[in-house]
Amino acid sequence: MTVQFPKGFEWGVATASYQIEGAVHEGGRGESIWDRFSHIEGNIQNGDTGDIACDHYHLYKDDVALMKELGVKTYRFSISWPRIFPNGTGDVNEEGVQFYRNLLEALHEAGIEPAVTLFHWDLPQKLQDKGGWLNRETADAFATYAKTCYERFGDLVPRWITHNEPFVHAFLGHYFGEMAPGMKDLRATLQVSHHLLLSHGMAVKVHRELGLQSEIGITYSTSSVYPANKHVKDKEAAELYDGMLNKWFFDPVLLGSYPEDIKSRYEEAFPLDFIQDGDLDTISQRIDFCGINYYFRTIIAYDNTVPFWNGREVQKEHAERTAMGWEVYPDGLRQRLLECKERYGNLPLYITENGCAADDVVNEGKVDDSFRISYLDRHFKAMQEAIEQDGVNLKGYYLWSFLDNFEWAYGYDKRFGIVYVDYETLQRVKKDSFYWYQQVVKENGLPS
Ligand SMILES: OC[C@@H]1[C@@H](O)[C@H](O)[C@@H](O)c2nc(CNc3ccccc3)cn21
Repeated sequence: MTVQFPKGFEWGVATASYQIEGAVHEGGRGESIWDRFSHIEGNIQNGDTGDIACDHYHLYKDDVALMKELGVKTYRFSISWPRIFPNGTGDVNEEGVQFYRNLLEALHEAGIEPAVTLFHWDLPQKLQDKGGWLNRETADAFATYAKTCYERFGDLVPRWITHNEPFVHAFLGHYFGEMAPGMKDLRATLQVSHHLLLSHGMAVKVHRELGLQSEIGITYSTSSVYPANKHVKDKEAAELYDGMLNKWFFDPVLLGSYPEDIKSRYEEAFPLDFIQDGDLDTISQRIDFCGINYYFRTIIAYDNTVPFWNGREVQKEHAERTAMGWEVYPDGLRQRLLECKERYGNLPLYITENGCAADDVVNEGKVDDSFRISYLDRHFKAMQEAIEQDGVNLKGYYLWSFLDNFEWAYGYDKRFGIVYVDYETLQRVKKDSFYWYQQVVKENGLPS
């Protein structure tokens, strides 16, 4: 008995501009905060940068041909804001527009439907120089950038995603400091997260005003959060951590308010005076779907040395882990999908990222990545249970990632692709998981 998905379930693959394009000084592109951050010594493993990456900017036609061979219905990628507006605002860079029109036309020719992410962290440096997302005017600039993209590409884009993972950009970029722009300030982080959500709402509003037929949503990093054990303190800490990680970003968009438990703790330390009247109405504009990026679960133990959410992540001993050290926990995906349905209603969901890093090697032109196949197989079974047994309105899946690519602070050591990239030659090598996923797409299900 195979594991079958509903008719019309959309199978896809995903990438992001800074992670695959390269050509950072070509085609009129302006500097992004990731160009600046990756060139600061010590920020990226091995001193890697996205200067060349997979050179997708020059090799996109070959990559689209590989996607066509794979047989996917849809492809999620992001537009590099500084390719469209080199200075963040002002004059449009026509070469940048042309690159994405060429890519979109190649996808159309190949019968692959694009899902375009407007912001996957590569903010124009010129905007960062004016405060970046700390500056409320960046939200206005984002709305103008979004409107320009709708106008220039809307005829070829059926699905828009405003932001990729506001939690990660806000917290890892402005509190933990391990991502661009490398700040370490919680109040700034909350201001950034608010302006990211505000810009999302502004971009949705413009999309509706243009009367576009396409659909629009947002993509969240998310994890199912579990208490380390049954003590009430651990349960409370897990609740607060879930508030910090999930509810703080999902609730404003889907419920029109911030979660009170964590909000009141933040307000004990500083006023959230960057939240202005009407902002939550803008943020909670109706959206057509919600994107879920799931990779692992999170286990939280009470720790009162951690401010605000009083909890720290703990690792399950002897757990199976990916090359990122992330626990393989497919049930957490089913759990998180059910939580979303129960808290937010049954709006359409897409898994906009899921996959794993593995220590892939090429051997006689092949890559045996059976670990990745096993990871994906188990997560697909969890998805199918969520649909068939929990009634979750899951419409599709984007595998992270199509290509091995620049894995942010980890550089090129961490390989997530179903296509191997030799960074010396830029040659692409289809991994075993490519052929396995090709069969899943063809059969719309798994051999049991
Ligand atoms: O690390 C793999 C990918 C990365 O390459 C993508 O650009 C990014 O969208 C991405 N997000 C996650 C998940 N991050 C996450 C962080 C904290 C809690 C839950 C998820 C993994 N990935």
